[in-house]
Amino acid sequence: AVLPAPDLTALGGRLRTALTQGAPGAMARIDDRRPDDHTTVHQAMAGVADRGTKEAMNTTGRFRIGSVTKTFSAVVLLQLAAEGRVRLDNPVDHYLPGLLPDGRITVRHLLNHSSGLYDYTHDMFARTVPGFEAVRTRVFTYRQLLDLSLRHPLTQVPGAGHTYSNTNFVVVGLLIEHLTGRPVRAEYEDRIIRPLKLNDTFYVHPDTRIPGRHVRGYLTPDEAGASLVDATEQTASWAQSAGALISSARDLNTFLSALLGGRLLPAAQLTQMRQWIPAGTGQAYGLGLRRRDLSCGVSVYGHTGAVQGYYTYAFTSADGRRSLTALANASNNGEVHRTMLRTLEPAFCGKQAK
Ligand SMILES: CC1(C)S[C@@H]2[C@H](NC(=O)CCCC[C@H](NC(=O)C[NH3+])C(=O)[O-])C(=O)N2[C@H]1C(=O)[O-]
Repeated sequence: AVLPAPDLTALGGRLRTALTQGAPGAMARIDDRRPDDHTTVHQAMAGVADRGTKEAMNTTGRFRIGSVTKTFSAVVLLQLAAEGRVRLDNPVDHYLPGLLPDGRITVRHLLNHSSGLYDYTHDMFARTVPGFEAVRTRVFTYRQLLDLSLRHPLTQVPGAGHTYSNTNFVVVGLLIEHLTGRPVRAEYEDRIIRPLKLNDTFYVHPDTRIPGRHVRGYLTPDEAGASLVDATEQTASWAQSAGALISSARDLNTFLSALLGGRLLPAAQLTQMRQWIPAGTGQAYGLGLRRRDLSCGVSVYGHTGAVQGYYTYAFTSADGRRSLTALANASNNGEVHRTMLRTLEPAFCGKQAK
């Protein structure tokens, strides 16, 4: 179905609202491939990319994408499934004996967050800035992150519904490396980044720097009125295959458009990726993929990301012809998060009746 033209006025207004709520900057890029296959690019931006130099926010800079990484990890594992090298409904135990405390946890349970594995970031970031400072230069092994999780019992019976946990995609990273004998970076590069020419997309873990021109990210402390913390440089080792990729608005739009357009996975695996379990009002989770149902009846597919200093919103239409990536260089700020989620409607529903 042809979507209505994006409402760029409303979109720009949402970005400016995010600034009034504490984000130093915000931006959005829409790639819209029309029926004649001509692609129109729309861009909107507000505020600054760097509070020090006052460099204006821009839509070309690279940034940390947080859990949008999970969609990349899911694509790699689903490509391995298409190659017959892993079966989604096999227990993880079948591939990594004894790793997990419950033999009922399957590969699918990891990918749709229904395993019950406790999310170690709840402890790690209970106090936002001290938690971040304690890990920002640390390098963890997957095993160390999993051990942090296994200090807690499962939060539910495996398969009993969606309970989001970063731990699931740490185990996905372990599984990818076990199945291929290669680091996840090599798999991202060979299976996604190079084929799609994502020249702004990098997995540099454990390096703390964002390569080339990038947006600086600012973490909001828990204490009201406290100064923002520049969180741009970090190993992101607490996240790795659950959240350590770096990318750009253009590359995420290219990635999601290729994914939903059927250019990254065979139809059978894309169908598996879109097997939804409920994940809140108007939301569902597939395999490393979020679905959000908008008020105009359009559903969009992609992922959100929250990593210190960066909120990312990357979604595409059912056929992959219209993609939006929006970014605020802020985090730990619920008002900014809710405002940035409201960029989806102008982008995909167009002008709304007032
Ligand atoms: C489910 C989410 C929102 S959280 C999950 C993952 N990000 C994290 O788990 C990091 C959480 C701490 C980040 C930090 N917050 C605190 O420290 C709060 N004490 C901040 O805001 O910078 C990601 O990305 N996902 C988002 C997703 O998938 O949308």
